[in-house]
Amino acid sequence: MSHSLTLPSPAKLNLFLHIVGRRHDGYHELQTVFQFLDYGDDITFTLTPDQPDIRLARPIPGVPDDDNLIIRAARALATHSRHSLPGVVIDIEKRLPMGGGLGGGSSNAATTLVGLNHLWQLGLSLDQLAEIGLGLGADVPVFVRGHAAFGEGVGERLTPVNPPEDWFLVLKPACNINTGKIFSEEGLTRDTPKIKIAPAFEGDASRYRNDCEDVVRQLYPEVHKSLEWLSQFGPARLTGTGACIFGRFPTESAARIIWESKPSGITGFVAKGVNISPLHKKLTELK
Ligand SMILES: C[C@](O)(CO)[C@H](O)COP(=O)(O)OP(=O)(O)OC[C@H]1O[C@@H](n2ccc(N)nc2=O)[C@H](O)[C@@H]1O
Ligand SMILES: Nc1ncnc2c1ncn2[C@@H]1O[C@H](COP(=O)(O)OP(=O)(O)OP(=O)(O)O)[C@@H](O)[C@H]1O
Repeated sequence: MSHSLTLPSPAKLNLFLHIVGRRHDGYHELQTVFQFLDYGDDITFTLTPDQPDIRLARPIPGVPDDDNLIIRAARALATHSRHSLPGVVIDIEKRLPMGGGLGGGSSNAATTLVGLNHLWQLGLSLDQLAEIGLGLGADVPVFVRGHAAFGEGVGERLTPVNPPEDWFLVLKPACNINTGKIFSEEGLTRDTPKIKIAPAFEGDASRYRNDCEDVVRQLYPEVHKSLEWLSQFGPARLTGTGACIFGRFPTESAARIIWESKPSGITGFVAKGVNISPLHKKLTELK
């Protein structure tokens, strides 16, 4: 087997995000639909049989290596081996904005769990990897399982769904939003009625919303302005707790035309929504 492997670490969107309650530990209970984007980071794992360390080829600016979810995922996984393992050098090509609501850190953790399970030949199941992942972050399990899903609880109870694989224009307003701050805001809507079934997304999805959006608009005028601009062309929504927002388009060219006319100072990208994670697609090709 080759000692080096490059795997995608895609973004997710929360097509909607309802806050339906609060747990005793303060965490919020959500109902959400996660869909992947065919866009994200790439992570290269190179085994180093001569030395046992788990290390990054290049640190991510602003994130100490010990806090990096890639390192934390690799270390957590290594505790599940009864044998000594070869070391690994991990190199990340970071494209996803951090703290954008695109789940970049969680996706990196999931790609590391799935990738090293393969390279280290540990044979852990996706259930086992998802459980290890949940200890690292609420969004990790959906990336480990690799299918678009209706998520409940804090996002760990997952039912596969197949929303339309439309094109998205994703914009990153020039601000960084801390997830914990949004969830601790007094004015946050926390009592959206639960829906009983995973929505099929056939027809109109406009009755679904992101419950963080009002609070984020109030606190971050940049997000408010971007949402106002994008909603001229169709429904625009926040993903996660922001700062990224997205609009949905039937074709790539429709999304690109709007992208070309975006106001200066906003970054972003155009990408296709996909129901099978690019990570799992690549792994299937390897088999
Ligand atoms: C908003 C989502 O992106 C939706 O996919 C995720 O639920 C965020 O999950 P996450 O990245 O694991 O969130 P973290 O960055 O660890 O959360 C930071 C803080 O936000 C609060 N938090 C987070 C998720 C949640 N369901 N309820 C919460 O109250 C907690 O105080 C937590 O300490
Ligand atoms: N490998 C990593 N990539 C990105 N961020 C990381 C990583 N490891 C740790 N972090 C920390 O996690 C924080 C959140 O980053 P992330 O990109 O996951 O946010 P997000 O897109 O808002 O995620 P979510 O939608 O799950 O809230 C960063 O500010 C950073 O401090």
